[in-house]
Amino acid sequence: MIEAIGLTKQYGDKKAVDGLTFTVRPGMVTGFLGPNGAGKSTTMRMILGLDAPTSGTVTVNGRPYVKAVAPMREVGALLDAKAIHGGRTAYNHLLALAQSNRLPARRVGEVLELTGLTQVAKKRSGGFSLGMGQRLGIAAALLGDPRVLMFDEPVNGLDPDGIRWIREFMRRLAGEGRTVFVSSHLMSEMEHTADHLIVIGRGRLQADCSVKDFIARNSEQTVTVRTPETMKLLQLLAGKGARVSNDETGLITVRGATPQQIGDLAFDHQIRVHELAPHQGSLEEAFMEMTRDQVEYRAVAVGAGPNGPGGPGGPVPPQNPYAPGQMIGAR
Ligand SMILES: Nc1ncnc2c1ncn2[C@@H]1O[C@H](COP(=O)(O)OP(=O)(O)OP(=O)(O)O)[C@@H](O)[C@H]1O
Repeated sequence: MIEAIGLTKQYGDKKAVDGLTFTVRPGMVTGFLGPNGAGKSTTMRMILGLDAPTSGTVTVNGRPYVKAVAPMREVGALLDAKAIHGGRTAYNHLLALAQSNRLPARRVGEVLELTGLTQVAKKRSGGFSLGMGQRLGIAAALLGDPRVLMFDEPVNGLDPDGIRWIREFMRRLAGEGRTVFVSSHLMSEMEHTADHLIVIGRGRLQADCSVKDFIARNSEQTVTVRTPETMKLLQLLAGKGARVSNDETGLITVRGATPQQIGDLAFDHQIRVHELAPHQGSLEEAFMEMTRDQVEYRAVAVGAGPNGPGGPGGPVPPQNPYAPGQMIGAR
């Protein structure tokens, strides 16, 4: 369990994290979402004691992480999978980590097995693909068999197989009763992976709810209807105050009426209906709607003028705050 209370981080006059209070519970995957610069990485760094809060507290299993006697047994974290000593074999990399953290050497074989790396254990990790590098990072995070796992953008750059593997693996870890906290920009991925969401914008908490509730609250349901009497139904629906549109194939999209209301209306006027389907927005649509005003660095069309990102007055993109070579648990 991770608990943040009034967590705040100020950099100069910039509040990167602003009074965040939330709980990440065991037994489920909690997605950590927010636009660029929202404060996700800063929050994760404070959870791991890599950054000190300006005010507020954050605890892991009831204690600040820095006070943990055996950090790798408390939390496993994957922040930057590329921060691995590429000259070592996967086995030696994990063994060095296990030894420096007083973990039994047998865990190395176990985590290699768990992450499907046994066959390549004697290969140097410098030659690993991105997907294998991620697996190795996850193997390292699992060395101490921790109850809490944190992953920062774990599927970035992975191919569909790699993404599916990580998704299933995170679900499996949550199924074992562990706390799994994962940040991602890939909304479609989070929709399939997370049970619960913590959404932040400009350092502040925007939502703390299930994925289902988040989508229901932040996206509008539409209904599509197909009928041979398109114009007649369109007029009837508009007359009832629904917002309607139709495409060149005659498919009608309705907002502001339920499938039942539409079906009944059609029946009352003896209009044949060939298709009637409700559609709930995706997590991506819901997220875009919610964070519309909060994106710190919005893309501007090329040639948009001096204040565009490439122009002299344009914003400077945020730097990755992770120090190179940062490997959680290896400290
Ligand atoms: N060391 C630092 N010094 C000054 N400002 C910082 C520092 N680290 C982060 N920031 C600023 O704090 C804000 C939050 O940054 P953070 O990296 O936590 O956001 P994020 O949600 O992880 O974004 P991204 O998805 O782009 O990584 C940004 O405005 C960023 O520029």
